[in-house]
Amino acid sequence: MRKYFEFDKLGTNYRRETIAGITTFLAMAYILAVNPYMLSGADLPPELKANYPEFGAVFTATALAAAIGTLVMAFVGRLPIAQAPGMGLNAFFTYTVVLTMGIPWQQALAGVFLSCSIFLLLSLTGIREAIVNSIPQGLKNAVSAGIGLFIAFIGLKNAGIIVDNPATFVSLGHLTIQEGMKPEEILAVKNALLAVFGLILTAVLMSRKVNAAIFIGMLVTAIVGMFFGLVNLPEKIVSMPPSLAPTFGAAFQYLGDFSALFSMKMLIVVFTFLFVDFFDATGTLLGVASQAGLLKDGKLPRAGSALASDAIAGMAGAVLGTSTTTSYIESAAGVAAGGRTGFASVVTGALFLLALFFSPVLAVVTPAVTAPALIIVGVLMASHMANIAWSEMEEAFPAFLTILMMPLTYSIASGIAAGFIVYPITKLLKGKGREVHPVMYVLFFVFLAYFIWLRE
Ligand SMILES: Nc1nc2[nH]cnc2c(=O)[nH]1
Repeated sequence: MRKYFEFDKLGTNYRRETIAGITTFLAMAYILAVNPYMLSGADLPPELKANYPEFGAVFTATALAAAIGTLVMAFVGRLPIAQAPGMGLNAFFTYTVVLTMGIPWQQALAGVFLSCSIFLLLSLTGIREAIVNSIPQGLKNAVSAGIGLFIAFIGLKNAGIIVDNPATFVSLGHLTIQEGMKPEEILAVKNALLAVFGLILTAVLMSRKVNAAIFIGMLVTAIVGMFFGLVNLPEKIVSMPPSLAPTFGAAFQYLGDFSALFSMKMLIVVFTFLFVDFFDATGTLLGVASQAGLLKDGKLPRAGSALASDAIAGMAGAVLGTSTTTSYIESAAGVAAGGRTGFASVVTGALFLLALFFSPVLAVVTPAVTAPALIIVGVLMASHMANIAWSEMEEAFPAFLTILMMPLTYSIASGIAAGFIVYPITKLLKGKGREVHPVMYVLFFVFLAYFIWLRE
């Protein structure tokens, strides 16, 4: 084991790797609650819930996908990088693909499976580099940043901090109890205040570089919520994992149905899954490996294996019943705690397996408890804005549109589409059309078709 993971070469030991693995697990454990909450449509009106998979099954799928993905990364990629279903793509799955486009969740899972299969092929061939080079850096950063604003917006809305307003579309929710309020309005104010408390607490913990900040933030928010009668106490702590039967293999119901799978709608869905996962994984692997000092001449050793591990995790997750599983930026917490090898991922993966038996604890997860996690992950992703060339208007404008449109249209795909349509136009009109890769011109027409035919 020591030899396989190159402990001596990387100057590490079992103790340090174990602490790193636990740290990364704690930093990402929130996904065990947030992912089933989101994918099962828990924050949608009751009449829409029938369109979504069952909470318990998605919990089991989430924990298993994270465990399998992280163990594959441990043994194939041999990196201290953990995986779990990604925030952002779970929101895209729930709100755009199923809610807005009306695609059945089983077919959406087939889309996840297809996109990850294509990703696997790309990661095993040289096409990978060609794609990375064809998309402008500014747009890649804008997509990550826009997803950050989008999931923060979801958190603010779920918590009742931002509410709808007939005159201005959105406004600040009530944060004080006023005379004449109905009981449900008073409850909404209390929940919004609980979320604000959790948010400030988590932000303070993050700024103090506490590794498990998001996890501790959720835990304390839930306990405070219980104290004020806003959160139910769990009936028990430990139980057997909920059945996977409702979601396992559901993706395959649609894999044989070519007319459903190869529609224009599904093309956009599969492209968006693929695009976001591909660039997210590339960026995360490079970023975390660089922090761990694992790059050689600026390149990731075994990059193909690492990306293949990301793709395989996504395929496994789709079969189990969750949106795209991907490499987590929170792995940086484990690296900060000293993790250097795949053994840290062995520990993280084992903890996800153990978590399978703690599903009753999830009864304490309410929108006020998940909101701080969504908003803080939003901050982490929004940091990509720093890498956009703001002083060049032909670069800044498409990037800005991409970022802004994601929360405003409540759709990652519409944000990507806006940026990819405008980018070739601004570059051409600036006289820099030759700098635009031919692939970008093809995507211009694909996304134009998306707006013309899919926004009916
Ligand atoms: N890189 C990355 N890290 C995450 N942490 C939580 N969600 C994500 C995601 O989608 N991508």
